[in-house]
Amino acid sequence: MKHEHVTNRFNVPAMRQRIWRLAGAFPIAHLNQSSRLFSSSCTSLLFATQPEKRHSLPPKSERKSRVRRRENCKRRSLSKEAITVAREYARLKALVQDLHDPPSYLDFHQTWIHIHQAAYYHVLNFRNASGTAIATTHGSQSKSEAESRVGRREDCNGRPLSEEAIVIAREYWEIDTSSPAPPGHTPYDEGHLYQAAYNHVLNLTRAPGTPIARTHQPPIIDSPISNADPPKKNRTASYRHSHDRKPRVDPKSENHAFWQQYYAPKEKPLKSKQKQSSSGVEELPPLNLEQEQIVQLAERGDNIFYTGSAGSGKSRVLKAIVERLRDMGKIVQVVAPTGKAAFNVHGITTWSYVGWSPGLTRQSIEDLVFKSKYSAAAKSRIQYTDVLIIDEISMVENHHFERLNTVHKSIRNDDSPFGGVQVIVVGDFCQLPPVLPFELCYYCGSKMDKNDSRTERGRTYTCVPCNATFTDEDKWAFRSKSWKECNFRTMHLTQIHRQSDPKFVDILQKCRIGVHLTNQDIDLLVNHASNTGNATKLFPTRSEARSVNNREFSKLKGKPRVFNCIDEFHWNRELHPELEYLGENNPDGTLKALQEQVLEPKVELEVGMPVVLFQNLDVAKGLVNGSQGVVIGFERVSFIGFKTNPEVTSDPEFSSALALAFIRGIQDEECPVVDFPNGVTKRIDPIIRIVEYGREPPHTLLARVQLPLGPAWAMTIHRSQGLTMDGVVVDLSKAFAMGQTYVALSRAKSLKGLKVEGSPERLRTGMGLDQAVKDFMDETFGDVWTRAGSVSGTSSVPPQMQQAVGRKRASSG
Ligand SMILES: Nc1ncnc2c1ncn2[C@@H]1O[C@H](COP(=O)(O)OP(=O)(O)OP(=O)(O)O)[C@@H](O)[C@H]1O
Repeated sequence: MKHEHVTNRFNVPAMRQRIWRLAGAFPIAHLNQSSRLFSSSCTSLLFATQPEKRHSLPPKSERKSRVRRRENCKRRSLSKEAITVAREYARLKALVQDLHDPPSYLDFHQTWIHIHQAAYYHVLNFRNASGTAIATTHGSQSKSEAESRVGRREDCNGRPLSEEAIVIAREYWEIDTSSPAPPGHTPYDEGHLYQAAYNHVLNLTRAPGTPIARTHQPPIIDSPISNADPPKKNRTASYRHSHDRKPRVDPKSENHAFWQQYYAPKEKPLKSKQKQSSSGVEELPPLNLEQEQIVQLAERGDNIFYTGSAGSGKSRVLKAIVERLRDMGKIVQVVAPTGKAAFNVHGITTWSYVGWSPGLTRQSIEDLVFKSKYSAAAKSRIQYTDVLIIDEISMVENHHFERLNTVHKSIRNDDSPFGGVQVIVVGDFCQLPPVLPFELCYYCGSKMDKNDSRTERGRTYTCVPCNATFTDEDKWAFRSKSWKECNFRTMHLTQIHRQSDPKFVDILQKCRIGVHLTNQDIDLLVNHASNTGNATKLFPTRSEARSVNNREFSKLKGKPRVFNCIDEFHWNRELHPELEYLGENNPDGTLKALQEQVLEPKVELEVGMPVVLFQNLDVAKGLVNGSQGVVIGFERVSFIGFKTNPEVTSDPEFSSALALAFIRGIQDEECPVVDFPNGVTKRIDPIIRIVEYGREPPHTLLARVQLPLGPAWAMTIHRSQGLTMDGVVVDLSKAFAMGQTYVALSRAKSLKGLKVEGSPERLRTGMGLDQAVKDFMDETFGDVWTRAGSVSGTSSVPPQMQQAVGRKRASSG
């Protein structure tokens, strides 16, 4: 059988049949490799499935000649790696052609992994390759980083990944390259990857890094395959979207079951907001009418603000919008102000999206825009985005919304709102407000003066250099100029899905719109039968959560390991003489200026202890600020290849030196290994939080190195926003922010899963609702928002309550 012969004839079905027959005739010992090789050959013919693309592939002689000339189609020189891959590919093909001389297994396996990796690196464009170099440093990128890129659907330059690239990346993960004998690997995965690598090597696709030329579909196999090893059974759950490729099979054919098995989803641990069908695929509930309307508006390309009570399905709608718009071929980016919120909707934080780290906002807007332009990933991400979805908009501060708008306009060179990107904002302004509003001035980046003597419009914030003053009421995104510019179409969801008990929903709605609870309401909340055995406790303040955690910790019997932080003051005395005060210490040696740091001065850990993460380690995998897990052991940290994840700083060596000093100082140089409920087990290494001071670089730096962990018997209400919890114990005695009562109570799915502790007085008065939010909601939705909150179509807001809202509004002027 000569390959050219078949290629010329292009009788692919006949060829396939022949290959499978031959595979079936082979001794079983050779079957695995042979069938894969056959399939590879078969797949290589599959550009016949897209005949129009056939012409873009140069003849074999031309391809060979390119390798000899060591240059690609653009006359750029091919890397050594590229040449090797091309030759290996050719060798594999030659082997396939000679059925009587099957390759030694080892040989084959080496080549196989090599090519796979090349394809994989191409897919994620690890080396910023513009067509020539293939990454030679295999393993230089962590899998989690790769997964996160695929999750974000972008390559290392922030350019969108093609569907094909995403599929290839996922196929690569499916293949267990560590196994010496890979029985059952899907032959088409391999053929597919080989070709991707090969095309890349010779730059046949002329792709500047992203799209891969062809979409090789698994073929319809119409000959018996009973002798062949079954392909790998499981696929990832996320694989099953309408736009994902599925085998084109005749359901009546006897191979139908075979392919079904091939594409059956893999069991995946449940995420907080997922439901799982018996097949293991994330099964989202169907949209109701009001939800569908929002999705349709999004399809029309409008800028949209949609909102609704907690549990009305805002996140559900968001996922539907993402899927529909991506199906339309649009590049959709989902962002949220916190890592936890971003994870819930498979997005990234607003900070990462534009290439900033939170510590770096001490810079003027011009400097920040420059930073985004300087970051190739952030720049092209912004350039390519068609639709930007911002979740948890209530926590996005006025100035941050402005910053996002400005950076889009500048990078896209387009003065229309967000540089012409379609903007969809989601969230509930009756829930949590922005944390620490107006910390830093939008214009110059300096720290703003906070005036605590409250005026009628709340606290004031002043930037002295810019002579700009803002009040508490201005903190919301809807008070920004950019909000007006966006000219949003607005929608309010009215039906609640998280809870089904109308009485409980009524109480929650009262909390939402700032109406005082009656004695009966409070009695029901405090004195109902509940089942909250091991439930997490939610507190308004960090100190309350900390004290419960300390108490529970003291009950443990084992010997804890202690991790003390390292604080460092790196003072640029010449440029910033006025900053000397930042070097003041506490009695325990920690820096006073880092008192509010989220990283604890001292972390004590024991095996079996529940812990919470304080840092977004890997949003795609769900290792985000607020993720909870259990310590299962301690593992030595190797200095070889040790990488920490410092915040971006002008002085990276400073960060690495500190991280290493920390590790050298801990017991046995071991860090904790944590098991997370989503199935991920990870050693948690120290991180570095750096704050830069002083306008001009080199900056004065304040840094803390510590494990991003703390005990998890209790958490703050802020951390719980967006979660649906089976059991929750709430103590609101010290509630300080509007929306805390509502957010805390509405995490529970039912009264049975809710226990209220502490003073019920706070429940009576609640925290009310910010007047600016009330006015905004009235202006935008009339009385719809006060009447919303029905369970299964029944209005759940009794008339007396609606009157109460009316009265309150009247009295507040
Ligand atoms: N149309 C629907 N039918 C049935 N269940 C639904 C529907 N829409 C959403 N849900 C379910 O209701 C629950 C709450 O949905 P979701 O998390 O999307 O609400 P949310 O408005 O984003 O809440 P929060 O404001 O607290 O973040 C989820 O379990 C979700 O699966």
